[in-house]
Amino acid sequence: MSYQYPDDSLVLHTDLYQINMMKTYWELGRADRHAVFECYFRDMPFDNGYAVFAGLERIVNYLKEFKFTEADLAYLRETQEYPEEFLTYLKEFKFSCDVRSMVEGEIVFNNEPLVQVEGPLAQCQLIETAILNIVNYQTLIATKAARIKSVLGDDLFMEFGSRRAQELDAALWGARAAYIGGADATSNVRAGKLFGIPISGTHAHSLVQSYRDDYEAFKAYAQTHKDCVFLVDTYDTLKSGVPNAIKVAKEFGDKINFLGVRIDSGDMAYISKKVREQLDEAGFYDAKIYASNDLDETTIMNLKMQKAKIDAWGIGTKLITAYDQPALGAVYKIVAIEDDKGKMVDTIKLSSNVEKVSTPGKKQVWRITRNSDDKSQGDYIALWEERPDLQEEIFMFHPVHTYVNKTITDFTARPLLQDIFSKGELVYEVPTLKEMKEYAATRHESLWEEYRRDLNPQTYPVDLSTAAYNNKLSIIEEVKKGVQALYQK
Ligand SMILES: Nc1ncnc2c1ncn2[C@@H]1O[C@H](COP(=O)(O)OP(=O)(O)OP(=O)(O)O)[C@@H](O)[C@H]1O
Ligand SMILES: O=P(O)(O)OC[C@H]1O[C@H](OP(=O)(O)OP(=O)(O)O)[C@H](O)[C@@H]1O
Ligand SMILES: O=C(O)c1cccnc1
Repeated sequence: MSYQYPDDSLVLHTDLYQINMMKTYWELGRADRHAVFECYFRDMPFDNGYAVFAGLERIVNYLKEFKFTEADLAYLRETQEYPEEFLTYLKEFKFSCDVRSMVEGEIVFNNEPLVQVEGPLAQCQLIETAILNIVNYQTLIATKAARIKSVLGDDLFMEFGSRRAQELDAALWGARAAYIGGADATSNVRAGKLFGIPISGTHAHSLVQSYRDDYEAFKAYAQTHKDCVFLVDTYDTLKSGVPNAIKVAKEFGDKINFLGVRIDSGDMAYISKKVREQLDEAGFYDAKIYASNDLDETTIMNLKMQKAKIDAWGIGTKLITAYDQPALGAVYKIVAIEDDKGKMVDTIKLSSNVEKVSTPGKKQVWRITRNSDDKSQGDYIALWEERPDLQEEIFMFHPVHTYVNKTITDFTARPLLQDIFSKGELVYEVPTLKEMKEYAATRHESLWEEYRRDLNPQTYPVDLSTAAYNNKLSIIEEVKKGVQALYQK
């Protein structure tokens, strides 16, 4: 295969149909019609009670230098039958949308806008694919990491997934998302270099196998490293691995930091208890037991119930691939468009499935917290012009089962969608990754425990304002009447 074109831009990281639609809009004079699109997911990933939003920094980088390069245009010229005028339009393209978004580390829920793009229709359309690509993966992995973190507590949580990730990008951005969601470190050195994530690691079975002997291998490692964690399960954990790790630790004394041993197979509850006894008997009370091998939040919880003596956890495959739910399923839907007279009209996508009917109109998500305890009471999705933060009380009701409702007073309403780009100009200062991680942890704390548990959490209220709800109903009626009128013709 020959790669004729340099990979010098992300602009073509889109589905062909987006560019084809751009051509329709451009040719028929619709490209610059003002439009609003919103990105959201419909179902909570892993049946979790919340999700952790991630991916904004990459969206910022993607849009910051958003221009069709000569190579992009040359490729389109060669493969598509686009008229030269359309290619000139693409060449002169200048990104000029407003982008609003949840910030990274924010706790988010289904059916609420996470990213909102407003501007010329053709531009909003073009960037759909990449935005979904980024948000879908990073939010999924950050959420999976948060689930794992919730059973690990303060135990060391290392992300070990690179070798099993879906290719290089996933390893890198997955490591970053996992860090935001709760991991303390990654084994991926490049992720450390690029993002400043702490890196950590032990050694593999191959080291031991190459020496064909635990003692010789551990000794070799100790001769060449200060910090040592020995992998003890290559031949026989209790009869050879741990005794030889202890022997080497004693021989090297202060010349090394004997941090502990790693186990990677067998019954980890039973083995870890026996390993702990052996380490303690030898006086290595501070040496830690590291574990890895297809771990996830369920296995970890089980191991903890069995009182496994594990202090540090290396988690790869099941985290980086979001093994039990490999897709978040976020979508990007048009919610308002300028009509022929230049007036903005709200749009809807109907479905026989009530949950799938989109909510028309440009919206803001307000997080409602009670002033007395600073705990989140629910999210309130209001039409853009509404100002629930200036209201004395707020009436919240379930958007399908409206009889489930409550009135809240003495509350704070915080808008969650922040300005990121204004008319194509970046107006947001991206925080450091560490700040995002800390933010995620504090937002997580502000949730009631009932929403935080991994298994069968309570459903967090994500409600529509009365105005957004009524707007939705009246548009549904309007569309239904339009469809009936068509049939009667
Ligand atoms: N006490 C335990 N309770 C529950 N799950 C456990 C326990 N000990 C280990 N596990 C998990 O059970 C699975 C065992 O995997 P597997 O059958 O591959 O065993 P193994 O001993 O590691 O074999 P291999 O050497 O082939 O990796 C892993 O996911 C591991 O994390
Ligand atoms: O199980 P995961 O959660 O995916 O964690 C990563 C796994 O990768 C390594 O195994 P691998 O067999 O690839 O290499 P090794 O030779 O070092 O054991 C490590 O020992 C873990 O078991
Ligand atoms: O450092 C380790 O122990 C490690 C790193 C990646 C995968 N498995 C183990």
